[in-house]
Amino acid sequence: MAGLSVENLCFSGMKPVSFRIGPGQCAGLTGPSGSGKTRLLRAVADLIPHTGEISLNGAYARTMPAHAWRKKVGFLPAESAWWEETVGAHFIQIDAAEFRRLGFDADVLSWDINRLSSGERQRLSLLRLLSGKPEALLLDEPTANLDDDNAARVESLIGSYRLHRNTPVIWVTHDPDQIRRVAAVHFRIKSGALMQAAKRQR
Ligand SMILES: Nc1ncnc2c1ncn2[C@@H]1O[C@H](COP(=O)(O)OP(=O)(O)OP(=O)(O)O)[C@@H](O)[C@H]1O
Repeated sequence: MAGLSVENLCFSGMKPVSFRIGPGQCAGLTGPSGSGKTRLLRAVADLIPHTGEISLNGAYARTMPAHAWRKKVGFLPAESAWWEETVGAHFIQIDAAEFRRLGFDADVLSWDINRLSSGERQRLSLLRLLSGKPEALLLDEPTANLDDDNAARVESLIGSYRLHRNTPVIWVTHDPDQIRRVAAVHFRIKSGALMQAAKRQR
């Protein structure tokens, strides 16, 4: 089945979760702090223990090694990890146009990781994720550290990626206006259960 399909996903602290996100569709995910949004993304990315069936474009997570699945589903954590000294050492492929769209010149590749602001880290971690060409995006508050202009740039870049590659997206946010801008469906976690909160065509 095309898109991201989650059937009877169970992990600690949450009632069983089932949903489907079609190709090119963006689902906003909200819920109070500590309700389990990050854990849901981490379960879908096979980063925490869980049971249930997860598939992406017909390929089941259980049929492949975890690293192969994680490359396909593209999880963007709220706080990014960096392990090399410079920005450029974290990238295998560079799309200069995408860097420019997020406000970076080519010299950013030589920057020391330690100089990065939290907003620069957030935008560069998105560019790093997209450079791996994942088939789905699991985004944990991708604009949380950004001013309005940079948040708009990030929303635009993710929208372009989603539409060009027909990518299903889960987008965690606390911002109801952002949900209205970027998402076609809205899931909400309440009392340990996932429910559909609203829906509109995009
Ligand atoms: N490894 C773990 N084992 C047990 N409980 C955990 C673990 N990691 C996180 N939790 C708890 O699970 C709950 C959900 O955490 P999660 O990070 O998914 O919340 P969230 O909805 O993303 O919150 P926020 O909006 O604050 O980021 C929290 O109460 C958290 O303390």
